Amino acid sequence: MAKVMIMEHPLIQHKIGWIRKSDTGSRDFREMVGEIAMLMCYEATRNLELEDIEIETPICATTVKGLKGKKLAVVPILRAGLGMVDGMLAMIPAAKVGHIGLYRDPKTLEPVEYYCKLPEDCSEREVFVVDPMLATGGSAVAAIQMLKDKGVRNIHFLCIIAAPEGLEAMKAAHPDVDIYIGALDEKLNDHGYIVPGLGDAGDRIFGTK
Ligand SMILES: O=P(O)(O)OC[C@H]1O[C@H](OP(=O)(O)OP(=O)(O)O)[C@H](O)[C@@H]1O
Ligand SMILES: O=c1cc[nH]c(=O)[nH]1
Ligand SMILES: [Mg+2]
Repeated sequence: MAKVMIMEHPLIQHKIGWIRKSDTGSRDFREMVGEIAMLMCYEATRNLELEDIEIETPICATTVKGLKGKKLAVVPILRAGLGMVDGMLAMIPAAKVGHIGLYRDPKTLEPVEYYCKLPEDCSEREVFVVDPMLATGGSAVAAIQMLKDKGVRNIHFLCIIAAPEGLEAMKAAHPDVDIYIGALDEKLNDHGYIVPGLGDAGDRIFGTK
């Protein structure tokens, strides 16, 4: 069974508090989503493999640690996941970026696929799927299944806010995927929105409502 990690870091909690507020505008919202993604990436990459590297400092020869050069990819679920990409890349700049386009049908709450473009060698990469919101879990479950269908095996999922319903759906569908959550909220409302949540993350990032 993969691990579920709920972030307790004060900086993450503080920034999540700010993006929940309905009077936080798009500019600040976007900026803080990026910062939260960067801090979460720091946690989610904690187990990346290191190797010894021989170098010379100005003083002497020595052995230092370097990342083993494992190939990484970041895959945002469009649209809202895009808000987390730059923060992730600030930490892991050599990662490739794939895109999965899914929107949630407002009536059925089922995910509808409209785009998928992944790095050619995606199946060899350790993949970090990002989406600020895990509500029913339909979108994340479907996106991760799309990756598995293309042969990707090493998958992590990062979301800023999760509902218990989405977390259970993810654990049931993809027990092999590590899940990193900024805050685990109370429940979903009758329209499938997370309570207390932050509203529609995509609309708030892009100013579309
Ligand atoms: O867990 P679920 O019930 O599937 O809901 C979560 C999904 O809903 C939101 O996307 P949305 O459909 O609003 O698309 P958008 O990012 O384009 O706004 C969010 O960014 C997730 O992708
Ligand atoms: O609360 C929610 C649920 C789904 N998608 C969002 O953006 N917010
Ligand atoms: Mg949306």
